Amino acid sequence: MGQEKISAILLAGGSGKRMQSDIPKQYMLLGEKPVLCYSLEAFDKSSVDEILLVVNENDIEYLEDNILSRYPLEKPVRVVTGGEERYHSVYNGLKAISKGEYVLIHDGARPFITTEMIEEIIVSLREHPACAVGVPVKDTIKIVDTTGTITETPDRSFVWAIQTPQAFSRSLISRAYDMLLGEFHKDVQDKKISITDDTMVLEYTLNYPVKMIMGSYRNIKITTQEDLIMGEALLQRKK
Ligand SMILES: Nc1ccn([C@@H]2O[C@H](COP(=O)(O)OP(=O)(O)OP(=O)(O)O)[C@@H](O)[C@H]2O)c(=O)n1
Ligand SMILES: C[C@](O)(CO)[C@H](O)COP(=O)(O)O
Repeated sequence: MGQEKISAILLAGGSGKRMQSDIPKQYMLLGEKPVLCYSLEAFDKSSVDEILLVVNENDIEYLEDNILSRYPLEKPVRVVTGGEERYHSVYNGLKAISKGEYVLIHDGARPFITTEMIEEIIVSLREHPACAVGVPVKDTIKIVDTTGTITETPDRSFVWAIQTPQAFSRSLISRAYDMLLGEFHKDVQDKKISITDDTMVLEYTLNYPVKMIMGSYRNIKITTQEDLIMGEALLQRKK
């Protein structure tokens, strides 16, 4: 993509509570390698200029000994510590990356990202300073209130499940995150809004339009034990 500098923030700072495992899910084995290795390798083979890995400070030694030294990469990987919530980790990553033109933010818990998908989203950045991969939902989605009552059925033809990478002009997403941790942070702390991805930070702070790019139904997020079973099956199919 010309001479513009592209950074990748790879998120691996979570504790994986929903996996109910004694080690964070990003370090669990999927096939013969830890989950995190797959996206590290996909970005290592891509045209990004730098990889920044965001991890829990308690995991840094484990990461060095069991991932980075055992599965060496071509590109240098910088490591920074994450925060309590995903958005804190992204914020720390944005503060640590080079001041280049673009940034891709990816969940390390999504091992089935491919270098081809990474390059496709980089091309999309040429026209859209905010874009993300996702897939149209296959189930009918219901909005359910606190009593368990269905209150709304969105038109499925307009409902997508967003994935990662989510890709941005670095200055744009950095401005949005500065606002989120600034004038908007009380809304988050008071739980008026639950920030679960990066595109919603742009939507919420700047009402900025984000382009959805077709992702892949294989680009699953390893969250619960069932996802590991599906992940093993997907790996088998790749052989
Ligand atoms: N404070 C956090 C929380 C999450 N993540 C990362 O963001 C991605 C998506 O988060 P999620 O799947 O929710 O991971 P966890 O928060 O670890 O899972 P859980 O909610 O089950 O604890 C994961 O790669 C996770 O490691 C992070 O870097 N920092
Ligand atoms: C960013 C994300 O993967 C998009 O689907 C998802 O929102 C992450 O949610 P999590 O609860 O942090 O796993």
